[in-house]
Amino acid sequence: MGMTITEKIFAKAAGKESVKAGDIVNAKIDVIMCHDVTTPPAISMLKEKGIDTVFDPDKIVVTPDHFQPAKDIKSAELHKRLDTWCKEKGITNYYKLGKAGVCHALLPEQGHIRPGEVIVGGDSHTCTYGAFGAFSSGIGSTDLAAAIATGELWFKVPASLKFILNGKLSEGVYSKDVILEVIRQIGTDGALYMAMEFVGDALKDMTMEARMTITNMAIEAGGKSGIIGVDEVTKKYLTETLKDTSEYDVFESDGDAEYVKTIKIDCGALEPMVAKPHLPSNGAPISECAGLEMDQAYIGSCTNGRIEDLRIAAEILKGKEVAIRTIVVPATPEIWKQCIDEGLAEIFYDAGCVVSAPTCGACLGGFMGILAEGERCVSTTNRNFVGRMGHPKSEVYLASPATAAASAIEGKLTDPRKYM
Ligand SMILES: CC(C)[C@H](C(=O)O)[C@@H](O)C(=O)O
Ligand code: SF4
Repeated sequence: MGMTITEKIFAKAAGKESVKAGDIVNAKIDVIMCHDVTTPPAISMLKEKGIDTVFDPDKIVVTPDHFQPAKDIKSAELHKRLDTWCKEKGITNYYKLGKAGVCHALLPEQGHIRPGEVIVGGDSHTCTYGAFGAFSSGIGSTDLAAAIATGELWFKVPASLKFILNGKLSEGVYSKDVILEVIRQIGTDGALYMAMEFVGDALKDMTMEARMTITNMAIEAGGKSGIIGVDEVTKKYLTETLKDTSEYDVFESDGDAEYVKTIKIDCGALEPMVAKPHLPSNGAPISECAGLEMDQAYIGSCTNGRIEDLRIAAEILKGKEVAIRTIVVPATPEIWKQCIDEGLAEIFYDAGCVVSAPTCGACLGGFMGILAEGERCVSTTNRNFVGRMGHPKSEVYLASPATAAASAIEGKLTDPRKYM
């Protein structure tokens, strides 16, 4: 029996000839992502156990992002603990001050993600990095502490679900709409503890940014990871970004690899999608929900706060004025600078948007864009749970940057194709 790409990565990480779904393996970790929420508790656990060293200061990538810059005393204390620890342990890749950014946009952009590797992070959307043909998954603070100390973790090798993305996306339809449709079809537990492997023609036309939007949301279907194989698009991105330029492993699923199920999506038939409150699986085509009044639009996050997303939004907002509060958050300092250099910031300003510094901020109801009781927000983020962006009686509608921008102009859910 052949192996899936995920099984091959685990075989390598566990030093075995082959592994199969369900096997328990001890895997070597290549990169650990640390941020300001889950790492400070891991640091405390290590201290309590008297563990003073980290397995490799070059393989731990740290950035404060959730409450960056610190929004209150509590977050300032978290940042202080993170900062002291990074300095003490000599963490080489510590993105601080003006270099800090939303972790899942920052790590790939700064060249820390390599195909064929095992990457973990103290954040559920760590699955994003699977877009590079790597196994990548979120872990909690306890596992994070263990990984930091030993550079290893045990895993049950996940079974795989295959998604064949066929066809060509039509104008106004993006990878965000694809993943909202996938989650609509399988539900928030449809891929429980599975690797969601995406293949198919539609991927060929997608940039790495667009692919990351898909793998980013694997966790919203319960997936252990999301993964897309390496192709020319991946290689080009890596040539431009990778820090460690030594050869990386490109694995491919075998023709006779085993899948729990194969699901085909006709991307050409998709409309822009909106996931209504309060689950990412509550998707509907825009034609079914256009017209619903909104109070805020949020364009940012690790799902859709990359430069391509901001270009798409700016294209629609150019020369227009927004009718509701519209918050644009470039996900990293580099994206923020590109936004200025390319004139996007000016377009947003002229349209009446607020452009913020890179942060998770309002995506998780942290700060800078909290919703009041009864308010509705169309958001390019990945979660629309009860109270996610503020008051328990507020509502979040997940959509692409194009749909969010068009909706900002009209103050109600709007089909972006109207502005194309
Ligand atoms: C705060 C953090 C642990 C959390 C996560 O793990 O996903 C956050 O990033 C989120 O999106 O809800
Ligand atoms: S941008 Fe949102 S989803 Fe992404 S890591 Fe930050 S809080 Fe989590």
